[in-house]
Amino acid sequence: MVVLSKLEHFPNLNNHSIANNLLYGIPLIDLSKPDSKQLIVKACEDFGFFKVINHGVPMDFIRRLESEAIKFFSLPLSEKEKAGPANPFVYGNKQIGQNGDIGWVEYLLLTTNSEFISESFKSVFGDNPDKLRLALNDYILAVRKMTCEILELMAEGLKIQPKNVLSKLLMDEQSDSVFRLNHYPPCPELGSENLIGFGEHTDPQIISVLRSNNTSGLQISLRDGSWISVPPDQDSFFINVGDSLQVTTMEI
Ligand SMILES: C=C1C[C@]23C[C@@]1(O)CC[C@H]2[C@@]12CC[C@H](O)[C@@](C)(C(=O)O1)[C@H]2[C@@H]3C(=O)O
Ligand SMILES: O=C(O)CCC(=O)C(=O)O
Ligand SMILES: [Fe+2]
Repeated sequence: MVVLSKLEHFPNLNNHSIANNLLYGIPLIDLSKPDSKQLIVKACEDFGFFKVINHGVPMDFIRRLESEAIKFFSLPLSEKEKAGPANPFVYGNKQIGQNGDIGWVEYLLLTTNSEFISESFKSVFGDNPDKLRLALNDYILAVRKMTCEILELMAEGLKIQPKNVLSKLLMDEQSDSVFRLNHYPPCPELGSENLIGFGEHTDPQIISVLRSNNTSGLQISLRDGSWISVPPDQDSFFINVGDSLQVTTMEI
């Protein structure tokens, strides 16, 4: 999935776009603004994807997780494999999901239920509270808070009562939400063979919250079937509408 983002991929960048909260054609939501609920609903309907700024997740948590993640993925394969193979949780390498999908990616897949986080990590890191585990806990809790806020704005914008109808699914003890930490290693030059990091798919959840370092590669498909690159922004989050939200809010 790592492709160069070229400016001609973003023909919508003009004053009109910025005035309409579109940046490179991608809706931009400022969570600190009072009109964000209406803009979120419009972005979901028109694009199924938007970028979030003023999200309230401390930058320190973001940087700390990124630096601990880099350390984890730099470990020898034999160490990382102690946390694998992903079945479906914890460490996975190239095998994505349980249907035989393959990608040029290694990852950690965790449930966000805190008990499970510690359980999965105990098997890998022993009983010592290590830095990656602490960084993950701080990050996941802060991102969950932001996600609940977005889900509540969404419910309000859609005029669905009560406003926690979606966010309570995330707060539930038994929530099946997952956290995925993807690392795309450098790709060998293999002639014309096209290695994809994480192939084309839709997300089955209500929403997915994405963040990346400053590397381009993520692409989204528009209504007309064309694909555009999402310009990376390490300080923001990107929200993707999942199949569950799309289906449950569909107008019949
Ligand atoms: C190839 C796949 C991995 C995935 C299940 C799927 O068949 C298509 C969606 C993928 C995804 C994306 C969001 C989450 O990261 C995930 C855990 C999920 O529920 O759907 C992954 C799945 C996975 O890694 O198993
Ligand atoms: O790693 C990425 O940029 C995208 C991963 C993704 O689409 C997912 O985990 O659902
Ligand atoms: Fe996805």
